[in-house]
Amino acid sequence: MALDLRLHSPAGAEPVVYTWPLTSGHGSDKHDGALEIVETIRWVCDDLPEMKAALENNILCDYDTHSYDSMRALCDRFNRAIDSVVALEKGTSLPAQRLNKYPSRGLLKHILQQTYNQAVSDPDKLNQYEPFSPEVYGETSYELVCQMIDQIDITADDVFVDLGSGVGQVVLQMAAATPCRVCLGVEKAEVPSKYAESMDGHFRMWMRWYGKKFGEYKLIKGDFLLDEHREKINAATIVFVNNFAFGPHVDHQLKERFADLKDGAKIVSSKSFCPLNFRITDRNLSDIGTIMHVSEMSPLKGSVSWTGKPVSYYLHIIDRTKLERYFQRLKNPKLKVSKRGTHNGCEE
Ligand SMILES: CC(=O)NCCCCNc1ncnc2c1ncn2[C@@H]1O[C@H](CN(CCCNC(=O)Nc2ccc(C(C)(C)C)cc2)C(C)C)[C@@H](O)[C@H]1O
Repeated sequence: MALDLRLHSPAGAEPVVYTWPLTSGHGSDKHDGALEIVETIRWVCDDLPEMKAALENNILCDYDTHSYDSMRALCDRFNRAIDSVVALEKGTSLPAQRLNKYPSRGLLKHILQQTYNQAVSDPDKLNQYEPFSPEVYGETSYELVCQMIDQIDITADDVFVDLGSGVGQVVLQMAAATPCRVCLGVEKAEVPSKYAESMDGHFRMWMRWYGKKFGEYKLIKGDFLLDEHREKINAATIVFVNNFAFGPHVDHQLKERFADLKDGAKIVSSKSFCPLNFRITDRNLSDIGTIMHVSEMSPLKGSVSWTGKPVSYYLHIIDRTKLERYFQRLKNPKLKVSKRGTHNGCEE
């Protein structure tokens, strides 16, 4: 029978089975797959302190990713250790406490990488010219989205939508890293949508295998501008849209949909939907800028765009009181702009 390598689950789920030689997702050379096994063992040991004791002399320093026997021996020792830890916990109340927590950021990044490696068999079929191409998700977008999560407070009442979600990595990350009630991704193209289905299946398998928690999410095939998706956008309280390469038509259509968002809703984008210095006048009353505050978010340390300048992101917060205050000022002339040309001390 084919040579395989098995890893027992630290959460009592089905073991994961790799077939040797490891035709890992890409980076063609087979020991990418073997490295994924070693990394997975490292992450389980990082998550399970009692594993240190259960593992004989640190097995993670002498293995040969080119040799089946060496990798087999590594997996067997890991599995014996896991079996003993899981057996030990059977009698105690430990499993409940340890299990069903969110994964650490490091572990989630590894889970998204191994999910991608297995789900996307031929990455060349994805148009790699996209900014943040799925192939290099781990290098830039993952940290960027972590930074977004730290900069906007997210609660269990939030509904997240990624407009143009590709193979779904941002949606999976948000579902496993934030308390959002639900996370949605909408993707129109055939190939990424197909891969997103596979990402969905592998992600659920790995999260079960590690015993980790994540919120409800859906990866939807469709064009987010179609009417059938309008209320998905309206109901959202956090919208991510990597709109850097969108044309004026899509941008205009999106602004029309954003006009229906609730006050307090946040839109994070790679190109701003209104000028940073937007001021309401009687000539721009129909612009989206009249109902939102926009600010530039600090770019990720060290991440630069292809032009070498640091990439920036924009946070828009829907706030219709901004427009109400404008009309107040019209009605009560004393609130008018004072002689000095400054407003009465507060931003519009
Ligand atoms: C009626 C009409 O006019 N239709 C024309 C089409 C209108 C556009 N409608 C679209 N609908 C659905 N999916 C469509 C449509 N436009 C194009 N995409 C898809 O977006 C995907 C590309 N995605 C990236 C995929 C991965 N997801 C991310 O990178 N997400 C993300 C979001 C925000 C950020 C921050 C917060 C930093 C700003 C970072 C990352 C972006 C660049 C838009 C591609 O797979 C496209 O197929």
